[in-house]
Amino acid sequence: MLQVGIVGGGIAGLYAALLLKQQGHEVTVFESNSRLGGRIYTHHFRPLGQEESAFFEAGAMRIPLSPLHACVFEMARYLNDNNPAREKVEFIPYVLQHVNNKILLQGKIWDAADKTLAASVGLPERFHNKTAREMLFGVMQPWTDLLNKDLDHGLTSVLRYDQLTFRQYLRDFAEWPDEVIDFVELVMSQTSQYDQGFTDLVLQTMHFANPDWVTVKGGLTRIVESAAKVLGPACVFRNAPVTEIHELPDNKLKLVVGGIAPLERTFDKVILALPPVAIQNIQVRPKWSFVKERAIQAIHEGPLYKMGLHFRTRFWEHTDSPCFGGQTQTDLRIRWIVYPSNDLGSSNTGCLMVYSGMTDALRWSWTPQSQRVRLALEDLNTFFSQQGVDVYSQFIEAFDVHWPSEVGGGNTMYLPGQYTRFHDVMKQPEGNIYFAGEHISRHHTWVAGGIESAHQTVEELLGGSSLPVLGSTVATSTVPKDLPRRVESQSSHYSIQDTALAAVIMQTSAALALKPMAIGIMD
Ligand SMILES: Cc1cc2nc3c(=O)[nH]c(=O)nc-3n(C[C@H](O)[C@H](O)[C@H](O)COP(=O)(O)OP(=O)(O)OC[C@H]3O[C@@H](n4cnc5c(N)ncnc54)[C@H](O)[C@@H]3O)c2cc1C
Repeated sequence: MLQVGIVGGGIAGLYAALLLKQQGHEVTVFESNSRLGGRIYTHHFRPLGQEESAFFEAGAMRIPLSPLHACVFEMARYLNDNNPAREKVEFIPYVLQHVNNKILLQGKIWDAADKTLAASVGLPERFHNKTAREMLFGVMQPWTDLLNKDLDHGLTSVLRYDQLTFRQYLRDFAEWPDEVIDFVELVMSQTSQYDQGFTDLVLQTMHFANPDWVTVKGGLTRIVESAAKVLGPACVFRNAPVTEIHELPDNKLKLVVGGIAPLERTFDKVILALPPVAIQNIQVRPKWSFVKERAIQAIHEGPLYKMGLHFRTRFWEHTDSPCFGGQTQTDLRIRWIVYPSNDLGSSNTGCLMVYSGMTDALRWSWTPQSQRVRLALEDLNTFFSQQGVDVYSQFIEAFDVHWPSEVGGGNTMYLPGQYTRFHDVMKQPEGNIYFAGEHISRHHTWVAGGIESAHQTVEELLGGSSLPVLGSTVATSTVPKDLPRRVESQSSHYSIQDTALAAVIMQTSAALALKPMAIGIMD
């Protein structure tokens, strides 16, 4: 039996701990924060009514219903099998885009499907009568088909263009003028996202081509809480930042933990389930190879910013053009208004989210919190006042997370050439120290990435044996390719055992007059 210390209580660290524990090893998880979950972070507002639960996802919020994300559903199945029913993780449909969603551009509101927008902003004639989404997927479809067919094989082809930014690819290979690239980036993504590496942008486009999505009933933090329950309190330390890592003469490793209750522990092996910036912040640790240190220093994390705003009513569901989920893209500071997919149609209070990334997220860092709320309300009012709503009279309170200020930064978004230079390097263990986290996986910016990386790392730590993923009996080192089987069902809430999520989403959507459709290219 090995004694393994796991630094980082995000999904990667928790998954690694569960898998090692399942295999009979002794694990200890150290999390610097008072809460587990890292970039999975459901914020709950003070409820107004007794029955009410008002929350928004300050971190991860939606999971594509795709084989590449099957490990998330498998993990939930494992947790549900090992926890009492009250801890159950249930998936409900997530509406990525609703038929009534709009675009607010230069002070005017457009239907998201309006094909005259391109002409109205003065794009060249060959781009008229197409939405931004049609333009993007028109160019990217062959790539997404290739990747969906066989991710590893497809990636080999994608990596031939790894030295390019996405913008360069669109300009030089798709022959798009810069104003077209800017238009599509504005509507589909966030400012300067297309100046990142081609590889991550193609992968993102593939994920966002998924038509069907889910979220967790009650918030994604339920996965984290459920994982902590299975692990048990004795092996999970919160408020426990690891500040030093020492290699001992007998090849064991000593971890020094700071925080409110400092301690030292010795382990056979250690997993650093941390984003590169957090590894860099560990004060004392062994120095590794030049390329590894470069990777830790250079891997690029795209900034993200989210603000949740709690309102007295779900007024967006009662306008002339009601939105039941989905999002509005704007060219305002707030960029995206995201409508909740939980509690659709209820008479409870509700939460809207404003969401921005890259340059649009960084812009919020120069403003104090009190002003950020004022600016967000101002922008929301610009949009909703045109629909007869005074958002100020509805407002209760707000909470925001500027991810660059958190230990985890934002999400990994490689710059040109970083996949080729750093991806394999970053995964390599250093003696008895192993690495995990979304930045090490093929699914940057996704919960599935954290899980995939943890699974591979544990396999490597245990000597390269092939381990079934948690919740599956399949002996494979990759996530299962089979989606939950589709069956007919009338319920609107679905546990993973129902294995009918895709069919269900379509039914639920139809019942609520929703029309899910893929849009956007940032999670
Ligand atoms: C705004 C936002 C939106 C997102 N949306 C989605 C989405 O819709 N769908 C999706 O699938 N994914 C989404 N993601 C991505 C997903 O949340 C991440 O890929 C995933 O949660 C990363 O998990 P991780 O374990 O690799 O890292 P993290 O969650 O960052 O975990 C690392 C942990 O290490 C801790 N730590 C840091 N330093 C130390 C130390 N010295 N000692 C001890 N602990 C330390 C941190 O506090 C943190 O808890 C989103 C992320 C963000 C930020």
